[in-house]
Amino acid sequence: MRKIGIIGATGSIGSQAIDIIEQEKDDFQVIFLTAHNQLDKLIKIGKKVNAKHLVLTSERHHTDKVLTGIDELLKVIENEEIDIILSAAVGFSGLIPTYCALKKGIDIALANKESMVAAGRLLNETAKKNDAKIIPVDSEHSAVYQCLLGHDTSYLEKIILTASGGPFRNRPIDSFEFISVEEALNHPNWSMGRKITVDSATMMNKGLELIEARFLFNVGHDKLDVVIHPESIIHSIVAFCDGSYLAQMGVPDMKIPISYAISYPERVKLDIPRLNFFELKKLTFIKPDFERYPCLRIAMEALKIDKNSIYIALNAANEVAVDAFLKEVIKFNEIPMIIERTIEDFPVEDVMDIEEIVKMDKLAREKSRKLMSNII
Ligand SMILES: NC(=O)C1=CN([C@@H]2O[C@H](COP(=O)(O)OP(=O)(O)OC[C@H]3O[C@@H](n4cnc5c(N)ncnc54)[C@H](OP(=O)(O)O)[C@@H]3O)[C@@H](O)[C@H]2O)C=CC1
Ligand SMILES: CC(=O)[C@@H](O)[C@H](O)COP(=O)(O)O
Ligand SMILES: [Mn+2]
Repeated sequence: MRKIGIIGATGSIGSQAIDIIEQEKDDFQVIFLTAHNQLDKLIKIGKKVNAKHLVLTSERHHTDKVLTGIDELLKVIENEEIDIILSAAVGFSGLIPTYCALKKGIDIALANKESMVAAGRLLNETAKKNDAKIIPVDSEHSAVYQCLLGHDTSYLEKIILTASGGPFRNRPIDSFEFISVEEALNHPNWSMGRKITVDSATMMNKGLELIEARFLFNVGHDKLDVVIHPESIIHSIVAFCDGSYLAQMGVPDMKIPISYAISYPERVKLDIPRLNFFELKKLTFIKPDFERYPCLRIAMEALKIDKNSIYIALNAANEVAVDAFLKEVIKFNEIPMIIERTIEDFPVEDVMDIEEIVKMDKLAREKSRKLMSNII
């Protein structure tokens, strides 16, 4: 019986994890579930999986039906015996509880890529010091993790992340300023939360994933690459020094990497479609174009600097800009402009202290909000 907690249980990743746990109820005991605002949904899923604690992390709600506030969540993490936590809140908000869990030696199934982007070195060090594992949930990183198992990474030549290219792969670039929220939320292959879906459309999602891979697999920018693979069947590829390539494949369904991460090293039997190679016919691969995807270029440039103040600024500015786009305050093509200008002249340093990381994130958000008020 594995004792599990889920941060962000009401979201796209969280809900799919709940389905897996319901199917495998003899193997999991749910210690806690969190939501930020969706109280009714939290209570409903809490009953489904018989969760011991329910926490609503937003401070805006006052209810005695569940625990409220981040401090209550941290108390549960501190006081309960927990084997693994699925970190699946969206954005930088996932960092503090993920860090506290690692400090206690709890394994993390990591969906919340933003925490690895902002604090990869700190999270890795904390995991190592406390003998905790970080198992990726992100489909590409789960693919790489599976391909690297049993291999000596000194022979690793490249990690190649695959990208769908999003909904605007073929759209004329001069029409990007007219992209609507609805169009940006129409991902060709994956059904996901709103923030990551916009990130996929700008390809900042792949930029964040490159930085996530940099820390999960301890590789520099020279060993990281991206290829657009519109079918999303190959979830990523690793290349070894003898010219051998390993790839992980499957239908685009997040239940595969979620179940893998929370059950590792075991596997769950999933009732989802299998690949039919005769129907697939062909898999295609395209080089990403930086004019179409400036966010990917910005992230690749940040990787060359490799200081986490820049990663923090990139992530914070992206969160601010995507939120503004979703609220129809800025245009789609203004997202990269805000990110690039936030990073410009930002302090370049490695920040290892958690409070300093939080301060840096605030500073970057203030800067990007100011830049935004200048353009609207
Ligand atoms: N969806 C996917 O297929 C994939 C997602 N990921 C990553 O997983 C993470 C979650 O994504 P996804 O499930 O799509 O997101 P969703 O928007 O669907 O869900 C987000 C979850 O986080 C909670 N939440 C929102 N804001 C906060 C906050 N400020 N503090 C704490 N919790 C908060 C939400 O609560 P409430 O419902 O109450 O608002 C919800 O439970 C992201 O980091 C994303 O990049 C990675 C790969 C694939
Ligand atoms: C399912 C998953 O892991 C997402 O992060 C996915 O990668 C999004 O698709 P893109 O390749 O379009 O970013
Ligand atoms: Mn991904």
